[in-house]
Amino acid sequence: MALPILAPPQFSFNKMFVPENRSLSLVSWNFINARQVKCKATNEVRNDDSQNIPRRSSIYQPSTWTNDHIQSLNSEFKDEIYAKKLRVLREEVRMMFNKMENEVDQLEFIDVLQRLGVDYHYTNEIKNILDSIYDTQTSKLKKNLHATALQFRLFRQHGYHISTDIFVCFRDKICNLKKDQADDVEGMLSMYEASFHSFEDETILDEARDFTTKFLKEYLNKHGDDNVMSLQISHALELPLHWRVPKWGARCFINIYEKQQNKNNVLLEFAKLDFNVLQTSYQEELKYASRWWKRTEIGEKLRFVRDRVVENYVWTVGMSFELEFKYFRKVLTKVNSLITTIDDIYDVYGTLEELELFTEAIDRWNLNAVDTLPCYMEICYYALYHFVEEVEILNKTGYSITPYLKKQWTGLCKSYLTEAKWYHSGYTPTFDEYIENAWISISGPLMLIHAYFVIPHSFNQGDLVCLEENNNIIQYSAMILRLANDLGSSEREIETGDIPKSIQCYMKETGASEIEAREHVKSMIYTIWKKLNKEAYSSSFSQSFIDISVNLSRMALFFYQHGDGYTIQDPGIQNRIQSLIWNPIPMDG
Ligand SMILES: CC(C)=CCC/C(C)=C/COP(=O)(O)OP(=O)(O)O
Repeated sequence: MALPILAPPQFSFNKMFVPENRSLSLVSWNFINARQVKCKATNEVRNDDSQNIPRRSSIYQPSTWTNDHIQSLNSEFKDEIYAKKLRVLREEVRMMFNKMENEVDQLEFIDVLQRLGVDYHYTNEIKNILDSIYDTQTSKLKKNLHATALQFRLFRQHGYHISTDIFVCFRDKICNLKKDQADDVEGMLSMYEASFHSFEDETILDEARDFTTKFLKEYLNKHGDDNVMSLQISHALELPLHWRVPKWGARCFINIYEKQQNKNNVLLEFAKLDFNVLQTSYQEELKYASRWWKRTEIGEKLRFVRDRVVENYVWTVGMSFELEFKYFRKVLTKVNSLITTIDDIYDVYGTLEELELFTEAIDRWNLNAVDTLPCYMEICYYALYHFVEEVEILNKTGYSITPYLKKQWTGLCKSYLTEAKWYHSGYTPTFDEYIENAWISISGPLMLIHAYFVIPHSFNQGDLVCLEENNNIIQYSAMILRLANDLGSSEREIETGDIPKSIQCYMKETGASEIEAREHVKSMIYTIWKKLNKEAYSSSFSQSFIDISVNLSRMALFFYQHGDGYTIQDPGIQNRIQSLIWNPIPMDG
């Protein structure tokens, strides 16, 4: 284990818990103030940050973006003139629904609206069209692979019952590599995208996915990437539509659509403007998040913690991008920042003894519990306690939600402690033992339970039972997050010292090579996506909650597909973040 190279934190405890619009109860407020003075006075006596204590030594890169940089964000698209223009374009696009000549045109139009990220303006129109196509189930569509696959994908996505039997007549084409048959690139691409909507045991879709992937790769090899179809194919092969975060997918597709000869210029202008106008709200929300993070002083005082407020905010935009989810993003950005702080306390800085104390203190959920903690942990305990109190005060469900939230934080800390014990004893768990703990320690359930209480949907008492029992949708989404995180971050974690993750546990248990173990984890991700698809299709939760759960898995791929983009801040992720939050899309070309 590496010796400490971090300076011990200094505690001044000045303004760190002053909320922007103060919502902390007076009792907590007085307690925290009194306690801060006491902690400062006893800091040296308790010697809790002595340099003699061996600690792990990860020093993460500072954030790419300073608070000053974030506060200086500004966009011309804030001007009311753009909002007006947007409203006009929105109605012009709405008129287009009446001009479709046939059902394939209608389906393609819905597909383009979704890909451009503007379908959320037309939920009624889209539902009416899909209802009417579903009711008539035209035979015309069945003759064409592209139309059939598109219809299948849109029906699955929107919760209609549709069987894979509609693909049986295409079996030869989509499951056998006969070159003379395989000349339908558009059909193959549509089939590829549709195959990611499969449920378990739909083997025709597994075969189709393998076959179309191979076909599309060959197409790229043959034709290079200098035409729009190739661009679309390489985009799809990088990540299928269904696995892409909607706003980021839209940002990429707008560039592709712009190059298409048959593009609709009004639609294109609308999609760009919609993106740019929404982005102005994201910038204001990020400014708020950054000010909150600065006020907690965690980044400044706990130098071993990853300072990632921008990434934490982007995570929430990926989970839900619409304006009315603003409060969700505000709360979840704080949740993510607190998770990362506590994760780094357990994984990097805390001694096993300190971690046991912290876990007990969280379990007690009482400000008196901080008496037992080293001062560096107090900062975090107060920030968390205050945060939950604030969410409770603003909670509109009519129920007290603190017990649910507390249970999640306790569960998370216990799962972290289990991992810390494994680390300190040099124990490698079996694969199943690891996974049983790891889908909780990745924080997916915690994020989703917090989301449930703060998103604008009708609150349903029956849901509370499902939430308590860690409903399948939460578990599958958290599993994908965990496995994607392990694939992306295991190299970094081995370097800095951490417990064996899924790849290493599998290697140890089965004798597999690292490549084989990675393949195994990837195939698990495919399988869990199928379970998640079925769950999303049949779940009784609100559509908003289902979407947020599925988007959490998508965000995992956004950040971890090419490594640990969350921690390492690699240029690829930084570009994605810049294009989502910083840079408007040029309107004129
Ligand atoms: C923004 C948030 C909260 C994202 C969820 C993923 C997460 C907990 C990352 C923590 O990093 P890690 O890679 O160190 O996780 P672990 O230590 O569990 O492997």
